[in-house]
Amino acid sequence: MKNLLKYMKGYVKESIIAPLFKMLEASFELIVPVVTARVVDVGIKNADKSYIWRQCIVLVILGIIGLLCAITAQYFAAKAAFGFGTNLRADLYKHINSLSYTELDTVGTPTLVTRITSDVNQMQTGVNLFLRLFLRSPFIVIGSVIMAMTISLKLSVIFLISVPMIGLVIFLIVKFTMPIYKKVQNMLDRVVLLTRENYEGARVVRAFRRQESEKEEFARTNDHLKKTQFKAGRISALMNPATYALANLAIIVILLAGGRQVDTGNLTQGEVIALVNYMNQALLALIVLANLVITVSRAWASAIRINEVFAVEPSMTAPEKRMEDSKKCCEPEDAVVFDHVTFTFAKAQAPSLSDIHFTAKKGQTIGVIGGTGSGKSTLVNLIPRFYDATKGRVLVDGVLVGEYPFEQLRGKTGIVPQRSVLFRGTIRENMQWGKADATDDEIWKALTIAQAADFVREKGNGLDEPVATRGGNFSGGQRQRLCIARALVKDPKVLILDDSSSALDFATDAALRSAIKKGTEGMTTFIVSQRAATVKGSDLILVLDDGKMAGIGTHEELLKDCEVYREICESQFSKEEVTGL
Ligand SMILES: Nc1ncnc2c1ncn2[C@@H]1O[C@H](COP(=O)(O)OP(=O)(O)OP(=O)(O)O)[C@@H](O)[C@H]1O
Repeated sequence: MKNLLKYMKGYVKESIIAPLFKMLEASFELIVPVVTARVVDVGIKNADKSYIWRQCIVLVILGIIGLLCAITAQYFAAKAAFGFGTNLRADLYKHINSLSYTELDTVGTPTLVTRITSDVNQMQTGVNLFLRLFLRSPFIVIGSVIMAMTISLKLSVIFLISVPMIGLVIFLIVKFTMPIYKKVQNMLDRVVLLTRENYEGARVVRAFRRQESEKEEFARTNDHLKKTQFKAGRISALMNPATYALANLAIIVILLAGGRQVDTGNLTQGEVIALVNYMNQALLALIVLANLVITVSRAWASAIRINEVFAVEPSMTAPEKRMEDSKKCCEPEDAVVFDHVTFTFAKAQAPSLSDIHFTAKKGQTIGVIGGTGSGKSTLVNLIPRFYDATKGRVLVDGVLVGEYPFEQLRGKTGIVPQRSVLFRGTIRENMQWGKADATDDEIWKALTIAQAADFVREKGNGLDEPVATRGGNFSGGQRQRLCIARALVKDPKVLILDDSSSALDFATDAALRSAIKKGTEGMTTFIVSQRAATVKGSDLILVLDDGKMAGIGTHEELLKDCEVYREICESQFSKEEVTGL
């Protein structure tokens, strides 16, 4: 298990000062009943007003010093806990970012979100409370018993019996509630998953009039969460009545036995009051200790969940050092080579790609066509190394993709994914994702090639036009074109358009392809599409069928030799069009 304590590094001083000051505060608290006893036994008994005033001032001073100690402890504990939380969150974020798609697919994004937010917060709260209370509470409990012993050894027996009994009740309650709290944390994962799916797919949910059923499903899950929390709450709710009943019983015994001792002159009235106060202090400290145990146990459960994420090793590593051009092993004209590549998703029964073999030359346009689920996206995802081939080799610019540092490889490749993703900000900010120092001229050039310049101009603010979250203020086709422009801004050697013109009309799609061909000299372009019209002008067309290469060649060659391709064309064009194409 990864040692999460290392995230306390840099906060050692705070982690020592906080509990020490809490101990100081506790020490002052333990003196209070003794002073109160003196007020009763000396001040009130002798009707000595000035003595009472002096003792009251002592009580106020004790209170102020205690308060200052508590504030100091609180400050340092919070500083250490927040520092710990920040370090842990940053490292977890970095680790999650180092994971490949394979691990992300397996672990699942919603649970990662809960772990980096709720679980880290839980741990932060645990550390905060632990630093403040792990010494203070036991110190007060033991201190109260010892102080009771110094007052009356006989009556301290009541403490020695009742305090462990209260402790036992608290222990049992914690024991039964802890597993339920662990369940609650897992249920929170499910609530996050549902919320996320619903909000991300809000339009689809509404379009399919699924609001009611989605609401019901959410309400069911939420209700389940509530019931589980109630269950834990009901058991926890026993804590105060049960412990207070025991403590009050002990106080009654103290008063009865103490009263007799006062009668016989073995105890003073003030000392009996002090004993009652110590019993209350011990009870409160035990309850606080129980809360500490609950919080720390929950933090522990969160630590286990966080460690599970840290335990997921990235299956892909990449060298740090940039790959020199001299190391290239293929023909200088080879832009992308797939050398008998097979790929199987983690936990999948069958490969999604089998024995894919082709070479894309520099400057060529490669069309990738095939039915839905035939492996088109999977194929192009291997080029920027989102996944690693299970068998065979993928080379970009003459070098195995695994030999590039990720940054260098992804600098060479520009991918426009099937789902257009834009980020909140301005158009310029979105365009500069690919190249941080891209000038306005470079951005406009990319927008022009992507057939996006006109509508950006029409928006009024030009490149400063705001982009809403996920690009919600643009149409589907506009979003696609902005995403294409963003990929073009970084001037990649290999441009991958993964079905990214599906929302465009045929004329815009054709204009886009022609502009890319003219405006990106030397760039190798992969065009993934289910439309034959989109890929037919490509220099080379790969036809995929159920993960296998059903054909490769130009449109004319494939029409002649590849049945799958011919079927696709026939299903999309009229017979005359196919023969005349
Ligand atoms: N993350 C994943 N885990 C497991 N299997 C997957 C994953 N992504 C895709 N697949 C499977 O791999 C196969 C190829 O999927 P891929 O997305 O490459 O198809 P595609 O040709 O791009 O389809 P479409 O045109 O519908 O986008 C499919 O059978 C799909 O179910």
